[in-house]
Amino acid sequence: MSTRVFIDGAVGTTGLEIRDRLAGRTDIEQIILDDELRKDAKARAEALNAADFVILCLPDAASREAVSLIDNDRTRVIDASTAFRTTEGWTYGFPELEPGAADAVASAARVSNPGCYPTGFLALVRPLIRAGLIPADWPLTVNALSGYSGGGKAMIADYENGTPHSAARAYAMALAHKHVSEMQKHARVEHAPIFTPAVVNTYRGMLVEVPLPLHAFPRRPSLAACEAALRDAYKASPIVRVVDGDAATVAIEDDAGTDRLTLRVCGNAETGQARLIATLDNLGKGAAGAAVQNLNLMAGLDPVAGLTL
Ligand SMILES: NC(=O)C1=CN([C@@H]2O[C@H](COP(=O)(O)OP(=O)(O)OC[C@H]3O[C@@H](n4cnc5c(N)ncnc54)[C@H](OP(=O)(O)O)[C@@H]3O)[C@@H](O)[C@H]2O)C=CC1
Ligand SMILES: CC(=O)N[C@@H](CCC(=O)OP(=O)(O)O)C(=O)O
Repeated sequence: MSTRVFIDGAVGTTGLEIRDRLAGRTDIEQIILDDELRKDAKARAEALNAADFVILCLPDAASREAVSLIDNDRTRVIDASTAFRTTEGWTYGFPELEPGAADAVASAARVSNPGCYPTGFLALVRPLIRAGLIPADWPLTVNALSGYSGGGKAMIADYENGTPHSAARAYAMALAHKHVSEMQKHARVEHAPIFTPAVVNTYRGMLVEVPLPLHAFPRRPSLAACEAALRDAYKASPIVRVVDGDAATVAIEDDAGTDRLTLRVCGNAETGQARLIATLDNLGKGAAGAAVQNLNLMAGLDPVAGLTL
């Protein structure tokens, strides 16, 4: 018998990407609402309760509403929004992040998908913090670039309205972006990271960078030690890959159009200054790819079915 899946928000940017990834799969049956019913609370409630799994691709408030409409204890939820990423009782849907995390996701009833930027940041720093190479009380900085599809339908419409747009635009200037608490909590660090995102004039893709003065840390780890810790952390993953840090340049497009997450430890081995760099697709491992990966795990299906690696 196939698994019944309802995507709430199925015609949004993330929802459509998930639909594409699930299309044609014989192990999944999708519940699809007609366009005139897709925001109808009664029709949504019926679909939410008929599904084995629901994937919420909605603004935060609509996600909270959707969860409140589920009145059975069988339907399991994957939420792509920011609503539940730091909420007790929800499992953080990043199977590679901690030992045992994949098992926790596989058995969870409520899974919150990581944010797109936190996916890159956490993948880079969490294994190094866990290994004691980065002190947990270090004030971290994360600089990041995103394609404009990261802002959903509204930002896409803005960028594609025929008027000129800047090549790159820094935002979140007040250092209070919604991803900061998620990054701090799941990295398990004492201080909120300084997060400096910018949106660039390309549809999809992300480049997330954490600069580190390794020479100032108590253990003075080498670049090689950091790379080895990352390689060890992700050695079993078909999705998160660690590549050599000797590239002359790294592009935001490197993993666009895929569900991969690529990590590099670049920098200057003599001075002990490092640039940890992650590339991913905000709509891939940053959203839809992560949701499909979590669905596969939760439903006991082929772990990489529907993913582009
Ligand atoms: N874009 C990205 O790269 C990422 C997005 N996310 C998260 O995923 C979620 C969805 O984002 P995204 O796809 O970009 O957003 P979009 O704005 O592209 O899509 C959201 C969809 O939800 C629909 N919607 C809004 N309110 C309701 C409601 N009450 N009932 C039913 N449907 C509703 C919208 O309808 P309508 O079409 O009528 O506007 C739209 O189709 C957000 O929480 C976002 O934070 C997470 C990671 C990355
Ligand atoms: C370019 C851009 O605007 N990106 C969005 C982040 C993407 C998003 O809203 O998704 P999640 O929070 O669910 O990851 C932002 O900075 O708010």
